[in-house]
Amino acid sequence: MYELKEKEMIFVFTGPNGAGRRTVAEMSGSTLGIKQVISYTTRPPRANEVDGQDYHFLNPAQFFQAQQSGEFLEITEIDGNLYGIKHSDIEKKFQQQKGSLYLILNSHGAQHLKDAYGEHVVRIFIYADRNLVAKRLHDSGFSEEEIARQLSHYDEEMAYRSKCEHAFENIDLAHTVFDLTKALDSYLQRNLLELD
Ligand SMILES: Nc1ncnc2c1ncn2[C@@H]1O[C@H](COP(=O)(O)OP(=O)(O)OP(=O)(O)O)[C@@H](O)[C@H]1O
Ligand SMILES: Nc1nc2c(ncn2[C@@H]2O[C@H](COP(=O)(O)O)[C@@H](O)[C@H]2O)c(=O)[nH]1
Repeated sequence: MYELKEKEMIFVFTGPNGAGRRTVAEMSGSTLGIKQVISYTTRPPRANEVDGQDYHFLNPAQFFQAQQSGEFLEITEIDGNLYGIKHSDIEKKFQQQKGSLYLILNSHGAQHLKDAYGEHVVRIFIYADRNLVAKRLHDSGFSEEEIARQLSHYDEEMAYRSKCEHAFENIDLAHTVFDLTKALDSYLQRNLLELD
């Protein structure tokens, strides 16, 4: 496992699918210069997804081989698909980008990272009510069947909110990004000050 340096921080975005985690993480991340570590998955790519950008898409044999070689820091299975993050990608990202990185994970992954890296991990819970999430998924072009599948995890993911260091209800996008950027920046500033 990569050993984090004293000031290195991992921001984990979690919350229900479709609440806007990716959107707000990318917006605040680009303002603050924080980059994402991309997961690996056996889920087939969706129409608009790009390999290496949204996920690294692997077939089950490739995933299993990487798993057997001990390459994954964390693995989870969701509705028959495997997802994981590699130790080496965390290490590489910290080499390229000093100080901090972010991940977008379900609650299982968020808890795993917290258990592994303790104080270095800040969990950011992004949520919206079920109807709003359903509307956003619908507007994104998902089929009714796929929306129902994603919403079947809604309650379980929402129950993780109280464990997270921060929670933002994502109704108005500009508002959420403003509040989130302020919260992330406070960790980065604190680390800069502590270095003085
Ligand atoms: N505050 C907002 N108001 C309106 N639409 C939003 C808002 N935040 C995000 N969206 C839209 O909602 C949809 C889902 O957002 P996003 O993909 O970021 O969610 P997510 O939680 O990362 O889910 P997933 O893991 O399924 O991608 C996108 O079409 C995005 O543009
Ligand atoms: N625990 C982990 N969760 C992950 C990882 N990569 C993505 N995710 C989360 O899985 C669900 C489903 O994603 P989808 O793209 O198939 O809709 C969602 O909550 C992701 O954030 C991972 O490596 N570990």
